[in-house]
Amino acid sequence: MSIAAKSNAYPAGHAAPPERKSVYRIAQIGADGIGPEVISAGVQVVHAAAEKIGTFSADFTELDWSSDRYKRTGSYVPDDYIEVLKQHDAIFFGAVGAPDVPDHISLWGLRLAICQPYMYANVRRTRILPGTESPLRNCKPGDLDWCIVRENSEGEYAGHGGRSHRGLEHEIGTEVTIFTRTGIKRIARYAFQLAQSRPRKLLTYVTKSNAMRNGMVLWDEVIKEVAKEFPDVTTDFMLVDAMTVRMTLNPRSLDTILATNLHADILSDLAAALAGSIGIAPTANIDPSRTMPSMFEPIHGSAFDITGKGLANPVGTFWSACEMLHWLGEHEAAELIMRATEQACADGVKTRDLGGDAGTAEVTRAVIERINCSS
Ligand SMILES: NC(=O)c1ccc[n+]([C@@H]2O[C@H](COP(=O)([O-])OP(=O)(O)OC[C@H]3O[C@@H](n4cnc5c(N)ncnc54)[C@H](O)[C@@H]3O)[C@@H](O)[C@H]2O)c1
Ligand SMILES: O=C(O)C[C@@H](O)C(=O)O
Ligand SMILES: [K+]
Ligand SMILES: [Mn+2]
Repeated sequence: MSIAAKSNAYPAGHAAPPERKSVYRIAQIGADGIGPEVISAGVQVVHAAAEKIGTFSADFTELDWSSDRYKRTGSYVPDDYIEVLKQHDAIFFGAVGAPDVPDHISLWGLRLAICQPYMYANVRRTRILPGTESPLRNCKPGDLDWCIVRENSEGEYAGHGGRSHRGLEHEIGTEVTIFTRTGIKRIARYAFQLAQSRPRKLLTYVTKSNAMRNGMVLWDEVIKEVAKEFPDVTTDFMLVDAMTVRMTLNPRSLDTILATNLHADILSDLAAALAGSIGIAPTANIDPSRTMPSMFEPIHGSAFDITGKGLANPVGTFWSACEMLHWLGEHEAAELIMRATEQACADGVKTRDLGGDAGTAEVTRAVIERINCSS
């Protein structure tokens, strides 16, 4: 069994896995920049895996929710967007953000509108894929295999704050960080279950409770309480600043990592870079109750600098498709895509960010060929 097969399953403990279906309805939202480029590559790869397995198919509904829609209509999504999403089994998302729309409008208009109220667990895996290199000296595949759990609903992204005295010298802007016992407990339980499902059973939680003396102290206390429910998981903690040092200098010492919304956002980009490129890393925005379809997307953004050039690395999107298929219970298809992606990397079919010279289409073709040829 590959490392991917061992470490990619989702933990039990929340809603039961879904009934296997013969057709999955998937909302396809490529959105902005390179988002539509990598998502259309991902859709092709999912179809190839489904055809190879032969027991299910994926029915993608393309939704035009994007900055273009915002500029046309004043809104990223229709009024009934939650109802529309609920008609699907999963959401396959590209990236949101456009050079001519303020980033806080685009992010809250689409990605956070979908995820922040409904999907409290954000899971971001990172490994060094075969045939690729870490920028760290002496860090080989196997030396860096992490799963970051990002709190996805509150903390620094609670959405509370305001502006007043606009334009005056004493202008104020606040961004209020909110932690709740309920919010911390549920994400801590999720992270411990995930740590428990991985071979090393090791969880490091990240904090900044030396300087942030209220919410982050509650964060620490509740995580320590939850830790008692998981005596088989070894737990330690890091202040976030020192965590960047440990990730860089001692990557082998880490496995599952729990951090707040903002800390994990930053650390997960660092994790992807230490594994070779931001272009490889996946994201799963999970509603463990399965009330809302969960949303799967590459970790990266809309990458204006390479949009429309056919250069975007689709690997993070393929890996996100694997996460989606695992979540739907289609483990065989998920592993098929992961193996084919790893083989393409190992064979040197890589985009420029990984030191190769292939484009998005060539990597996609290589992965599909390896899916078709797999035994
Ligand atoms: N989840 C999301 O939708 C999401 C995530 C991050 C950023 N954003 C938005 O995207 C916009 C641009 O943000 P940014 O520049 O900070 O981050 P970014 O991830 O878009 O780009 C950072 C750098 O990484 C490179 N890169 C990113 N993805 C790549 C890929 N697949 N292959 C090769 N290279 C890749 C880009 O070319 C760029 O040089 C902003 O509007 C931001 O708000 C959205
Ligand atoms: O912080 C965010 O949620 C936006 C983006 O950086 C992401 O990681 O999805
Ligand atoms: K994204
Ligand atoms: Mn980010």
